[in-house]
Amino acid sequence: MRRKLAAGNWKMNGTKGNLAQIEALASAFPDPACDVLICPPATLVAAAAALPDRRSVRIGGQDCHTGVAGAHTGDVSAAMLADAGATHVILGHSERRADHGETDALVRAKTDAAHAAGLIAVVCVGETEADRDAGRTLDVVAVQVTGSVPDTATAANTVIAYEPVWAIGTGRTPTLEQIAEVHDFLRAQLVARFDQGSDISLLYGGSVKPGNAAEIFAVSNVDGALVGGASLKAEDFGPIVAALSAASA
Ligand SMILES: O=C(CO)COP(=O)(O)O
Repeated sequence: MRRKLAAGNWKMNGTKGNLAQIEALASAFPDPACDVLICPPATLVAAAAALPDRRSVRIGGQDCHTGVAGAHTGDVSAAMLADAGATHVILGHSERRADHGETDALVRAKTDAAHAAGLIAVVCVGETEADRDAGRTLDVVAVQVTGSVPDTATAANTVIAYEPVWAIGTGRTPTLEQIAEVHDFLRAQLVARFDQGSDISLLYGGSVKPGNAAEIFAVSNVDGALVGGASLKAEDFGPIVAALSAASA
């Protein structure tokens, strides 16, 4: 049985005052039937993990370096995230691929580093609008998964997030049929390559909101969501967690 995961990516948003949102979410869902994860900016990871009323809400980072420690000004290692109380780290998000030139090979090395630190890697893939218009979506995500996910991936240490770049922050989402096509394709790829490929969770991300979450969670091979804007406030993320929890029960 695959673990369902409602994951929030706060991106470069949030200061200490926002931590109360995590406790509000935790108290609204004391015992959800799915896993719940918040990935705040690196400055808040330790404080978020130390919240007295965080309950079962897990905390993750949004990126890590490939190394454990060293002369890498501005970077954070997977070991440091784990030390701060993180259990997960998002890797290869399209914003990092675009803003920082991250390649599949680099994402794979970061994923290895996350695994070595005992973190669950949430590895992101997804096509641009130009890729989709050119009919290249499945080719693009296949290359990204092959290149970004190491051969040692298991259901316990890796989650894949399909995030079409053109759906992120735009209010536009693929049709349910398009989501199913990509998720079924990714599932087949994972099953073909990994012993535990049928148990690796596959998240959808890109403009997931309270109003569309339930229908997306009913799609074949969708095991949860990676949510940006709607994860910042408990009143928005709560209904998404509720929809996934209902779909998991
Ligand atoms: O990039 C995303 C999550 O990683 C999705 O962002 P939005 O939910 O704001 O579209």
